[in-house]
Amino acid sequence: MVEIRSLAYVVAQCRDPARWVRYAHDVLGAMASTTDEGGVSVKLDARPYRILVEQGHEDRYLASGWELAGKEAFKELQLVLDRAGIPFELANEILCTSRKVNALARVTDPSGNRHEFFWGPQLDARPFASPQGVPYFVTGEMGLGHTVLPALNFDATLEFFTKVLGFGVSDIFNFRPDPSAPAIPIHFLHCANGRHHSLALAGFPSPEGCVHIMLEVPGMSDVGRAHDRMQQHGVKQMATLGQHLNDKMTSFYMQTPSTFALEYGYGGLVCDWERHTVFEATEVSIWGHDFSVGFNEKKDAA
Ligand SMILES: Cc1ccc(O)c(O)c1CC[C@@H]1C(=O)CC[C@]2(C)C(=O)CC[C@@H]12
Ligand SMILES: [Fe+2]
Repeated sequence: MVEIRSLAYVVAQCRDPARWVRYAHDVLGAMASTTDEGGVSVKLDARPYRILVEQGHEDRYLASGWELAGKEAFKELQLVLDRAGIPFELANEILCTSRKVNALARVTDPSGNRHEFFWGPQLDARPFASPQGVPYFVTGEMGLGHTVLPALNFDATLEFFTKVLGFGVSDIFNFRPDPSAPAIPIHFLHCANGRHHSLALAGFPSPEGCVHIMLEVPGMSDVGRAHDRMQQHGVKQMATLGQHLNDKMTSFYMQTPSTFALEYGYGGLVCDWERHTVFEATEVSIWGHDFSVGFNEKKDAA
């Protein structure tokens, strides 16, 4: 069995990457630099980047980057993919240089989402210093945060992550926007770290390639100050402030320049997977999180 350590990075595409420089710097409170390829890298911690933005003809999400412990684990991953009959493409030097890793394998999951599995991320000596006074982003062993991906081929995609890649189910939610229609499954999955979920699979389409990514900060004032900056800079809000029932995170959602949403929160559960029980949450949140301001906007409102 292969062990995926954490969600290390995400790759986005943007027609105008300069928008990401302002968004990262002014709203997220992260460090943004332009890349040699004409994109933008967003730095949140000791790593050179956690969000990589490539210049392109669409505003969308491109890929999720998953970290393996080392070269042996990377070899094991290739064996596991071969055994499951899942094709992968080993990255050339150009791609490894762009991602700042030693080796990388690209895979498309059964719902068409792209994933990059790698070992040996590069570390430089540039410290993180937030331009907005964010003390730090909660990353480290728990990785970047989480990503929620569309999975129309739900069962096969869930099987790929749990049976092939060894993710565990943290809990499940059956989304019922229309009481007369069948529920839409959302499954929350963890890999080899304590973060409640690094990945969620949602049984509905998302033309942006991702429903949202989540970044975690240490406290309520860090969330509140980011909420102020979202309003000051005219960024579109996708859900109001609230607290999730499953992982207890207090957060709000806003749009990114690549059109998928970003959840900015604090206080997410750190789980002991030996002691964990899988729940079905019957509510999204303990309080707040009005998704009708963005995600579930009534487009035909007069
Ligand atoms: C339910 C839930 C638990 C923990 C999370 O970190 C989390 O983001 C969610 C919400 C998932 C989901 C979403 O992202 C887009 C809008 C959705 C589909 C809703 O309208 C309800 C659940 C929401
Ligand atoms: Fe989330």
